[in-house]
Order: sequence, then C-alpha cells, then structure tokens
Amino acid sequence: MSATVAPHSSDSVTLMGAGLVGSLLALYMARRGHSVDVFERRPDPRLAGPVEGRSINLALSDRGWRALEGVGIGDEIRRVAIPMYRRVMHDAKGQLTFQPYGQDNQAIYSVSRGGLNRTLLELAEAEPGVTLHFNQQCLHVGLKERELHLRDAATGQEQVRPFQRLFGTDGAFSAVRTAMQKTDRYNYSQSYLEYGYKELNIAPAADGTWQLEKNALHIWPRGQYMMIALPNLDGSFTCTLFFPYEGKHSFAALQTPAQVQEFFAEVFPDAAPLMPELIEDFFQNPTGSLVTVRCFPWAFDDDVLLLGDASHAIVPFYGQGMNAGFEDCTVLSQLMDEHGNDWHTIFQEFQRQRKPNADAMADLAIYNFEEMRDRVADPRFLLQKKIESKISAQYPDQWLPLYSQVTFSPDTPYAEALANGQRQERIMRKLMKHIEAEADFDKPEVQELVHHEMGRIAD
Ligand SMILES: Cc1cc2nc3c(=O)[nH]c(=O)nc-3n(C[C@H](O)[C@H](O)[C@H](O)COP(=O)(O)OP(=O)(O)OC[C@H]3O[C@@H](n4cnc5c(N)ncnc54)[C@H](O)[C@@H]3O)c2cc1C
Ligand SMILES: NC(=O)C1=CN([C@@H]2O[C@H](COP(=O)(O)OP(=O)(O)OC[C@H]3O[C@@H](n4cnc5c(N)ncnc54)[C@H](OP(=O)(O)O)[C@@H]3O)[C@@H](O)[C@H]2O)C=CC1
Ligand SMILES: Nc1ccccc1C(=O)C[C@H](N)C(=O)O
Repeated sequence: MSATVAPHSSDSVTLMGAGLVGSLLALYMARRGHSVDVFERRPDPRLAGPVEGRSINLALSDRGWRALEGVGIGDEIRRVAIPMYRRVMHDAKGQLTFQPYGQDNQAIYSVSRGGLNRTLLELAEAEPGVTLHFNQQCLHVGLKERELHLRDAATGQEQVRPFQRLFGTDGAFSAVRTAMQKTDRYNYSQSYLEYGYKELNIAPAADGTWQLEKNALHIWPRGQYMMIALPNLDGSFTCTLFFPYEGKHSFAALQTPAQVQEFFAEVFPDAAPLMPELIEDFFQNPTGSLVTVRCFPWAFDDDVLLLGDASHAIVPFYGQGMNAGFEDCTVLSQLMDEHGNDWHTIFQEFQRQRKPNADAMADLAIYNFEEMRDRVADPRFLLQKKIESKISAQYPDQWLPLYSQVTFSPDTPYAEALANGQRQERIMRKLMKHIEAEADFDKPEVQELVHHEMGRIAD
C-alpha cells in the first residue's frame, strides 16, 4: 500500500515519547502536514546501540501490519520479520506438540523492537517538519498552562516549553498521564501480577542457523509458570521466563548459579543445553514486572491525548500491546480524515471508541497467560482446538476462533472478539462432553448439536 493521507492543516503537535507508538504517530502526523516535535528521555537508539535484556523481539500481527501499511512501510518491515505459523509446546521430557495459529498461510511475525523503533525514527526524521529531541525527560506537564517541564538527561539542564497540542506516547509509566491523574474525577488503576519476567537467550548453531524450529513460537508450559522463545534473524531465540516472584518455583528460590543450572536442566531439559550464557543472562538481566494500567479519560480538554501503553498498558501474553498501540494510530488517523481540524470531536470519539476495546484486550491478555502456561499442555485442550477449527471450516461465516479474531481480523474490535469468544467457549463446553477423539466430530449427535448451536448464533 502506498503512503497515504492528504494534509488537512499544519497545526503544531508535540509528542512525548519516541517508542514504538510515538515514532509511528510522528510519521502519521508528519504525512498530514503537521509540524511535529518529539521528545524522548532516552538517547537516540540509532546511535546508542541495542539495550540489553529488554523485550528484544515482539510478535507483530494484523492490527500492527495495518497501521504500518497506513504509512506505506509494511513491505520494509516484512523483509526483516520472521513468520511464526504455530505454537510448539515442549514438555518436561522434551517431547513436542503443535498448535497452528490460524489457516495455512496465517502467522504472527517476530520483529526486533530496536530495529522497528530505529526504522520508524529514521522515516519520521526524513519527513519535513519533524524534529526529534533525545535525552529529554518529561518531568511534569502543566496541563492548563500548556507547558512541558523537561530535563536534559545528558547535561541535567531543565527547560520549560510551551505546547499547542500534546500526544502522550510515553509508555506504561507515562509522565503525561501522571499529570492527568491529578485532575478532578480522574479514574486510574494499576494491577501487578505476582509474576516477573526474565529475558534469556538460545544461541544460534555454529553455522548460524536456528537450533529450534525457526518459524514457530516455542512454549515450555509448566502449569504455574512458563518459558517462551521467539526467533531472531541471527539464528538465536529470545526466551522469556515468566515466573512467580515468591514460592517453591520462583525468582526468590533461585539465588545461586548452581540452583539456576539445576532447575533449568530439570524443567527445560531440551532448552538448557542450548543456553550457554544462561547464568550470565539470568543474573545480569533485570527482572521485569507485569502490570495492567487502566485509566480514563484519555483526553484533557482538546489539548492532550494519551495513546499506546500510556493509556492502556497490558500484560504481554497475547502479544498485542504494540499492536493495540499501533491500532490507536490507525483509528486516530481515520478520525482525522473524518473530522479535519475538529480536535474536540476527534479526541472525544477516539476515547469513546478505544476505551472498551483496550479494556477487553487487557482481559484477553490475562486470559492468554493461563492458556499458554497451563492449558496448552492438556491434550483435551488441543483436541478442543482441533474440533473448533473443524467447526470453523464447516461454518466459515459464523465461526472464527477467538485467537483469529484478535490476531488476524483487524476489522473486529477487541471488545467484540472477547464477547464472541465467551459465547463460543460456552458452546465448546457443551460439545466437548460428547467428544473423546477428533473423529467424534462426525457423529450424528455431535453434528446435530453443532447445527443447533449455529442456528442459535444466526438468530
Ligand atoms: C516482555 C514484553 C513483551 C512484549 N511483547 C509484545 C509483543 O510480542 N507484541 C506486542 O504487540 N506487544 C508486546 N509488548 C508490549 C509492547 O512492548 C508495548 O505495548 C509497546 O512498547 C507500547 O509502545 P508505546 O510506544 O506506547 O510505549 P514504549 O514503547 O514504552 O515507548 C514509550 C517511550 O516513551 C519514553 N518515555 C517514557 N517516559 C518518558 C518521559 N518522562 N519523558 C520522555 N520520554 C519518556 C520511553 O523512553 C519510550 O521510548 C511486550 C511488552 C513486554 C514488557
Ligand atoms: N504492561 C507491562 O507489564 C509492562 C509493559 N512495559 C512496556 O514495555 C515497553 C518497553 O519497556 P521497557 O523499555 O522495558 O521499559 P522499562 O522497564 O525500561 O521502563 C522504562 C522506565 O519506566 C520506569 N519504570 C519501570 N518500571 C517501573 C515501575 N514498576 N514503576 C514505575 N516506573 C517504572 C523507569 O523509570 P525511572 O528510571 O525514572 O524509575 C524506567 O526507566 C514499554 O511500552 C512499557 O510501556 C514494560 C514493562 C512491563
Ligand atoms: N509475544 C508474546 C510475548 C509474551 C508472551 C506471549 C507472546 C505471544 O505472542 C503469544 C502468542 N500470541 C500465543 O498466544 O501463542
């Protein structure tokens, strides 16, 4: 798709945060002819090199692709993205089972966070009217005065700058949101899981190839915890251990190199030999916390709007946080097409449309953690998924699995996907009482029940 959107105006806009959403939004705004100033607390990642131990790669799916294609950069990113067609589950004996994500050619894509961010910044900076200001930490926002209080992280120098219209894309711990939280009747909640995450690494083989199936997302489901691995272009995999902070199997219980080595050899026996730097990684990489942030409103007057994690930080288990933030950019752009310079309507409509979807995605993300760490190890669950894909093949217009609605259906709002998924789950529970094997799907009583339920969905 080609670069889009005719400019409507040349308002001056300010973005706080040049992460994934901020750098994409800068491109969207610049392509509309706005002059754009972007402030970012970190140094320019194009000069600083990769930051170790911080979500190295991400799963990009259709909502994200749509937003990238909206500014004409889908193909460029696709060239460096690795398709993952299925889950591969590793049991405690190293035996494998498989679960496809969708139809034959459907995949989620592993992309480098740093690479994607750098590409977006490069493209944004090449647009006329875009100025990137790195090492600029927002200390405070004067909402009523329309002032930014910034500190230069390199020199320590502080400055106050006016803004005309501000977009808060400064992530889960947003300073722009902090300012809004101090306004009257502001709703805010944050909820931490009792789990943390640690990024580890599976090395490439000596010839630079992948030591596990390349085009898959790998899961070691262990009931109360799990490890996952996503492929990188250099033949390595980035693994993430999602693990309780406290308890028998927990970060607290693994204090010495010997304890870590022994634990991995026992519970991840096929992965441990592929992780030569396990001990260094485990003790040097930080343990990240996992938080869901909900807040409302997202707009302050017609002057300030939150997007991305700043307004809806979710736990990472569906691989949708960035995708949802990119979808924010798509929706905002559509609203700008519809309403021109009427920022009041744009901001109000944006938060009205997006808030229920962000809330639904937050719930789905928590739900997927249980599925990934526990249910995928259950043969009944995998059987249910096979039966569900048979229903979907038989009734393609009436039944799309929840995972596909979230991941491969950018026209289906998250809230609608969640509601459909809950209804489907109720039907599957009824059906599975009659099913012991895949072939049972063709039994007359099962077919009759499926037919009956489809009739009710259609009504
Ligand atoms: C372990 C993990 C795995 C994940 N995996 C996936 C995945 O597979 N797929 C997916 O879609 N999502 C995933 N996510 C979620 C994804 O990382 C986020 O949703 C996404 O990064 C949000 O983008 P953002 O631009 O809103 O925030 P960020 O990417 O965090 O960007 C915010 C930017 O603002 C800057 N900033 C912060 N505070 C200030 C300040 N005071 N002043 C100036 N600048 C500031 C930050 O330095 C940063 O550059 C994952 C998250 C985690 C933690
Ligand atoms: N939903 C979730 O569970 C999580 C989401 N994320 C998202 O992932 C993306 C990348 O994150 P990453 O680069 O690793 O970010 P970091 O974890 O490096 O966080 C960036 C900054 O946020 C502040 N911060 C970090 N953790 C906390 C906390 N628990 N409470 C208050 N402030 C905190 C710190 O600021 P300072 O140094 O000033 O204290 C830190 O330097 C971001 O989008 C973030 O929004 C990140 C972690 C968890
Ligand atoms: N990127 C992630 C990061 C952390 C945890 C999960 C993911 C996933 O993408 C999971 C995938 N959507 C799945 O359902 O198998």
